[in-house]
Amino acid sequence: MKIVIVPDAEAVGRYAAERIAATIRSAAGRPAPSAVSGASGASTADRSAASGGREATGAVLGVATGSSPLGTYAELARRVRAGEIDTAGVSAFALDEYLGLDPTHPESYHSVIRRSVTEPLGLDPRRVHVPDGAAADIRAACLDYERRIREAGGIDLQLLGIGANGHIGFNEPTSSFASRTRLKTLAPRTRIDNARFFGSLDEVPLHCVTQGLGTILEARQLLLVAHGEAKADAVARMVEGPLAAVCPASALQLHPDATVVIDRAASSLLRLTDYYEHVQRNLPEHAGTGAAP
Ligand SMILES: N[C@@H]1[C@@H](O)[C@H](O)[C@@H](COP(=O)(O)O)O[C@@H]1O
Repeated sequence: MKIVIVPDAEAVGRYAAERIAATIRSAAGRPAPSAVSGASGASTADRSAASGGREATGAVLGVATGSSPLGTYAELARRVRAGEIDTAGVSAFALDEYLGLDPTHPESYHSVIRRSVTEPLGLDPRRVHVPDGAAADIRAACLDYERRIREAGGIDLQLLGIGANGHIGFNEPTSSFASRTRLKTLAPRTRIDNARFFGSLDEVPLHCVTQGLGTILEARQLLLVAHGEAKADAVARMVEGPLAAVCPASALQLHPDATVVIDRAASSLLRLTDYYEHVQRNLPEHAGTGAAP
């Protein structure tokens, strides 16, 4: 796991945006997944639907909700406006959705992703996918979501935030590291934390649909962003604690290409800060340029 400590939340956003921009650039114009893999056994019509009616040729991004990635999205949007990034052909898959909220509800993740990702980044809405929390058959909808990710060729880069209780997506403590997209019950702490987006705690749904930890771990790159002291404990447990389902984010320790980008406040409970900074100052040349913190 690569730990990058930067001065503040703005620098977290700049670093993450640079990584995502690099992913978008390197995927641009590559062959559609159906042409290169053909392994899903899906019909051409299915594949076409999964890629929004056209063959997918751009990066497949995993996108997160919450406050943490907002700076990243704002920086990406600035670069799109400046013509530095071309998002044509880019697809996106959200991590999670509340159960039972109409997609048009302003706090449904369908709405949040549209406001914070699809519109500002100029993505084709047909290429942006959010789990269906309003489906009559949730189990079938979860299986369908997994199928859509597979048929898009898998996720190139999954952006993540972290909950104060160590959740990623809505994988609450004790979620299986092998879990797939499924229905979950939100932890009381998560509902309290997210009540700020609703009129009252009672309005926060009790349940959700979330990509599983097993699903998330299949993304080619994981990039977790966090800032502020309130995240320091969760960050320390994720990075330096034992691999344990009680801290779902510790699953990042299993991933071969996971980067954690945090500000000083979120790093305040880490024990090996000197080492992480030493590594950042002495990156081997062949590791590529990446983004300067
Ligand atoms: N489901 C989302 C997560 O994907 C997010 O990472 C987390 C942290 O949110 P925030 O960034 O607002 O602290 O909680 C939410 O409930």
